[in-house]
Amino acid sequence: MVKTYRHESLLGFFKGMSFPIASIAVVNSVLFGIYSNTLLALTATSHQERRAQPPSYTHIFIAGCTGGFLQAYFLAPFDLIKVRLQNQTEPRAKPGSPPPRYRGPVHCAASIFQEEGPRGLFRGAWALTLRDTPTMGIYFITYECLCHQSTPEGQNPSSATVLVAGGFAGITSWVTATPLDVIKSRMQMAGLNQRAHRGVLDCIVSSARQEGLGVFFRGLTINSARAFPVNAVTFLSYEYLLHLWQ
Ligand SMILES: C[N+](C)(C)CCCC[C@H](N)C(=O)O
Repeated sequence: MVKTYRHESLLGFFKGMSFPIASIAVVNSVLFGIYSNTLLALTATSHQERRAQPPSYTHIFIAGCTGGFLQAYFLAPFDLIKVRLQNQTEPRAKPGSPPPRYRGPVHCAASIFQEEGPRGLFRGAWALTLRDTPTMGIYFITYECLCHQSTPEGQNPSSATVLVAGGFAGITSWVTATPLDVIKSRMQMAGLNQRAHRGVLDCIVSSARQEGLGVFFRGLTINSARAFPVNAVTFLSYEYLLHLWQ
């Protein structure tokens, strides 16, 4: 944090922010929409009915994994652009210094498209899918399990329960997702300033050889600290909006 602040001032912390904001609504509606509809297909109960007849954890896991798998393809190009912009660490526009490689998210998307082709925008998508498919299953299982445990039979969970369960769901899923998150980001940077990897497995093996097993836990603390408030609010909005509209 100190280094980022010194080199890039407060603005450095907001690098690559516009794309995640634009994409989060789309990505979350795909995720929660597919999760909810898969549960509907598996259990034939609507969101409201599920309080009285809770689905099995296997069904919740399958629905979460399905949502995670499909949202990854919507997330991939936005996530790639975020990672490329965040890794651009030159100080902002000093007179005389060369312009940064990417001038902003749109320029970044256009340059990747031109230099690496349309498939370039999906660089790292496979690692992202591997990261998100099982860990989104874990995400929803943790949430439903914590809500179920702290809510009397047949009732809706309170807002406080939803916030805490959502927060912990974020933390458990990020803890389990971090190793593949590291790999995913490395694959997304490949082709730019890092050597290209032959695939996910090659990236895992060479990262572990060169930097030791600790490499798979990079960013774990900051990811978890971020995950609690973000996912507490995400689940509260989800429950609140469904309650409002049903
Ligand atoms: C599955 N994985 C751990 C990657 C993400 C789970 C939480 C997703 C949420 N939009 C967030 O940004 O925290």
